[in-house]
Amino acid sequence: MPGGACIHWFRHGLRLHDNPALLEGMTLGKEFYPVFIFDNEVAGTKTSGYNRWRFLHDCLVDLDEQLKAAGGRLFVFHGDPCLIFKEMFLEWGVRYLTFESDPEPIWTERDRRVKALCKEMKVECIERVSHTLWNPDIIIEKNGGTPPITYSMFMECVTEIGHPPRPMPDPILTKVNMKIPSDFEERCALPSLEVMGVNMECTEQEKKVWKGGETRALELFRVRILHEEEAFKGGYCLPNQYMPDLLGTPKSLSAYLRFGCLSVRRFYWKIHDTYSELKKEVSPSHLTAQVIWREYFYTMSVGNIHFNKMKENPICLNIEWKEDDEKLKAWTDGRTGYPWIDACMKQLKYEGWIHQVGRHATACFLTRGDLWISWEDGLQVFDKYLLDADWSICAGNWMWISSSAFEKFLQCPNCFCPVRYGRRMDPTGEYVRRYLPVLKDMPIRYLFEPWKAPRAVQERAKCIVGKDYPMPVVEHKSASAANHEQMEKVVNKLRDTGIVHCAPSTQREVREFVWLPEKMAGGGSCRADQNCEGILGL
Ligand SMILES: Cc1cc2nc3c(=O)[nH]c(=O)nc-3n(C[C@H](O)[C@H](O)[C@H](O)COP(=O)(O)OP(=O)(O)OC[C@H]3O[C@@H](n4cnc5c(N)ncnc54)[C@H](O)[C@@H]3O)c2cc1C
Repeated sequence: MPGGACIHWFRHGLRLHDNPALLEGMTLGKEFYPVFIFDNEVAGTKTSGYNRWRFLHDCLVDLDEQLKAAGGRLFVFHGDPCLIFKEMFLEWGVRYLTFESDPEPIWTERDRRVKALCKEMKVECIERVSHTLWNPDIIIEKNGGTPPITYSMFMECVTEIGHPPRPMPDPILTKVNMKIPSDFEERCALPSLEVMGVNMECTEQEKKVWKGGETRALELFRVRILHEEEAFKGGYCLPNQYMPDLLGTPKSLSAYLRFGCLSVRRFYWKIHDTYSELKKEVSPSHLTAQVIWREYFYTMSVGNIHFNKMKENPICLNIEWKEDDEKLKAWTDGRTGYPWIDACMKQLKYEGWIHQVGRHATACFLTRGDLWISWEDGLQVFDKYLLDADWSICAGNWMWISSSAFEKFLQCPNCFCPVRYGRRMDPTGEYVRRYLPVLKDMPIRYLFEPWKAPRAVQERAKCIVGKDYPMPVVEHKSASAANHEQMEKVVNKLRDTGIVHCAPSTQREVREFVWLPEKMAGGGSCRADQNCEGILGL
């Protein structure tokens, strides 16, 4: 084994499995030091609310426990990575620094500075791509030097590249020399959230629905694969999408993928292999269509530091959104008067997660659907509360939903009706009642539009609209009609200026992105080539 020590720097990629940079680092150097640095920004902590902080803290506890079981530990520092490394390179006699590549442009400057320091101090810097399926730079190269502006162009590039690499083997920790210097027994331990000054935003957050960390990720992953297998046996795929389960135990892995507690390559390959083993045939690519959207947004944001903004963002349309702090606050706090929207916003704040259909409904309502408020305002709220909030993925989805980018010639001017969409997704009303207990006795007939309930019904339900629960902030029909007109103007202006808009290629792609099942719960069917009149429309 070569001389000198190796530091592995965890940022995202908070896992031991399928972590190429970590694996390489463990075979280099005489001693191995796993390090995490709180620098006020790492892993999105700059904008994070309580739930995501707690999730990150779980991830670090889990890593620390796994390393301790093998005689090592996680060394946690606070401050500027360059200053910390400058000191630790000398103190620990470091010759190698390994880390997983962070694809988003907001991390480029931090990494550039650290790489320059390594060069200056003659430390070999080893960076490996594993947060994404493919190396975004290679996709961009394939596309002639710029990110593929449409999803179909993106698909062409990755099809040409071929399948992503298979996952790496698990590390054998007992073979790694993880020294704990005696003066570090007390130093660099992971502080509690309270010590770091991170506190709950509301008492409902006491109930912890999501536990972070690699161990939990792998447990849930096993459950998820069984779920996928059941779907394949039943003749369908993408079960989280086609059978939206708003109330069941968490089956989503997005927060684990976001922090890298679960390898995206393991996710991708396990789904394809499960299908091939079961069906004895080559698996179709759309089995993992959703993670490809993840790749797409990461790739689109490469080199675009303004990806999360409207102005100066070359791929985003400049739309004249309204400023309305009162309505924005009503939306944020789940007080719009539309129970389906409000229940979703409460779940977001309490638990840090909402299903894609809820994200879609709330994002559409805030922007082109009802309130005509900028997607940037919505993004800030999601970015604070979502466990899986990713700088590029969240912004990409917001631009898409608000028709600011990625949409086929803005040909989706119809919006989701907050009443009908709610009824379809929550036919028993259990979801709305769970997150809005004030409506627990409201009969199902009025649950999604309680202002229509006669006074006597409201009294029996102990919920007077306007007093115990708000009146709607806007009247959906007229608001969406006015917004429809506004959007027409945007389209016309676009035609005049001739801007080529980023666009998904087909209706099917649009529907897949929006996760509209073929057969909607509660009747009515949506075919790929149809507009989904059941819930769309004015
Ligand atoms: C306004 C809005 C904001 C969103 N912000 C985020 C975000 O910050 N981070 C995030 O991971 N997802 C985001 N999504 C996408 C999507 O809602 C979640 O990824 C999904 O709900 C996760 O559920 P799942 O793990 O069951 O997905 P699955 O069906 O299991 O999909 C597997 C994985 O693919 C990725 N994925 C799925 N859908 C999308 C999508 N539309 N775009 C990009 N990646 C996707 C996720 O990593 C997900 O875990 C957003 C959607 C909307 C409408």
